[in-house]
Amino acid sequence: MAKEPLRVLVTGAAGQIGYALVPMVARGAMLGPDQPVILHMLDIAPAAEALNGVKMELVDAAFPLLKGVVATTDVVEACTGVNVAVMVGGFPRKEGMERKDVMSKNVSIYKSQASALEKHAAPNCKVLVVANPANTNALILKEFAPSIPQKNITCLTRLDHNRALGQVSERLKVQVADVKNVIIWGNHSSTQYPDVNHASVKTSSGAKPVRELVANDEWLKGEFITTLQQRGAAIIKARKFSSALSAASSACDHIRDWVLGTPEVVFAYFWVSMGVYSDGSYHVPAGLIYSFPVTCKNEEWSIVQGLSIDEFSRKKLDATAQELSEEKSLAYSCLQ
Ligand SMILES: NC(=O)c1ccc[n+]([C@@H]2O[C@H](COP(=O)([O-])OP(=O)(O)OC[C@H]3O[C@@H](n4cnc5c(N)ncnc54)[C@H](O)[C@@H]3O)[C@@H](O)[C@H]2O)c1
Ligand SMILES: O=C(O)C[C@H](O)C(=O)O
Repeated sequence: MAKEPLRVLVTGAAGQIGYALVPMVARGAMLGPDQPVILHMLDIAPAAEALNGVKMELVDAAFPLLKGVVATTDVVEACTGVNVAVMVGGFPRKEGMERKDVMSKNVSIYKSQASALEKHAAPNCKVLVVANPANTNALILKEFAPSIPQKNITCLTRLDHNRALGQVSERLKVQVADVKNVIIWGNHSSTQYPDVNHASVKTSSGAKPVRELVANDEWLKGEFITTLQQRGAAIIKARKFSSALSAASSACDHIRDWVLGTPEVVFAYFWVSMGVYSDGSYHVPAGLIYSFPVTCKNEEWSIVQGLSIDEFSRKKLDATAQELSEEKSLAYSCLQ
């Protein structure tokens, strides 16, 4: 029997990521090839004409899974009945700006959209915040939507995770699909800690640790980390816009794995990175939205427990937590 359509909200849908993301959702890349969808697209009044153009293109593309499109500048109409909310709308970072510069513009947007989601979204709506500062926007959304379960509010660090897989694959000249279990810890910012201590590569003679195959600690502790920490800025420098196709694709990966589950591997783990509400695991302060390694089953994520953290990693985990605590204070001061 055909499945009932699920409603997917994309805010900022007339923007760059929105334009890359909505066709992916309509093709089944987010919720699966047999899951019909109704797209809810929100943007602000100055972008209404462009938003309508996106709607026209969605109709023209004749996606079989797409059962309806709501294109609106009304936040209540946009949020009504949505099962998944991908929060892309906001003020983007421009060349030379740090995330903190866009904080005050974005926290007020996330505060008001939190209330609309809380009142009008479907029960158990899953929320993914993409707009920067992503972790802190998600935290603000959580604080101002207290009736949405905190486990349902997440932020995107899957792009960083996928970038780490890409860097390892390029370095070792192996298929990206054969690399697994990198971790992004912390903030989606230049303090994030990409960690390969538990990562492996599938080879003809079994799984081998990335650290052993790379055999170059200087690169792993230096250039590998800084390349990832600066990748978003490098793309802005090259394109004059922030990453869009990779962000959209990673947003689909994030929701797909959350809803449909991460692969189950006998006697082993297969995890992904998600920005989730910290419960104090790995001595990360509770109450931050922090990127952890997670597995997903039955539409719920769980933080992978018991991984060893060496001294080098400990400092990196603490530094990015410290930045998030500072962002949290700054966000609250912007709200006063
Ligand atoms: N987490 C990540 O991995 C990641 C990666 C890339 C980009 N980003 C962030 O995603 C965000 C979007 O990037 P983009 O390149 O699509 O930017 P963009 O400027 O092209 O699009 C943003 C859209 O949001 C709309 N908007 C502004 N205020 C809004 C509001 N209150 N409600 C609804 N829509 C609103 C704008 O009109 C615009 O259409 C930025 O904050 C960017 O920094 C995050
Ligand atoms: O928009 C940005 O600041 C960069 C973006 O978050 C990215 O990682 O590509």
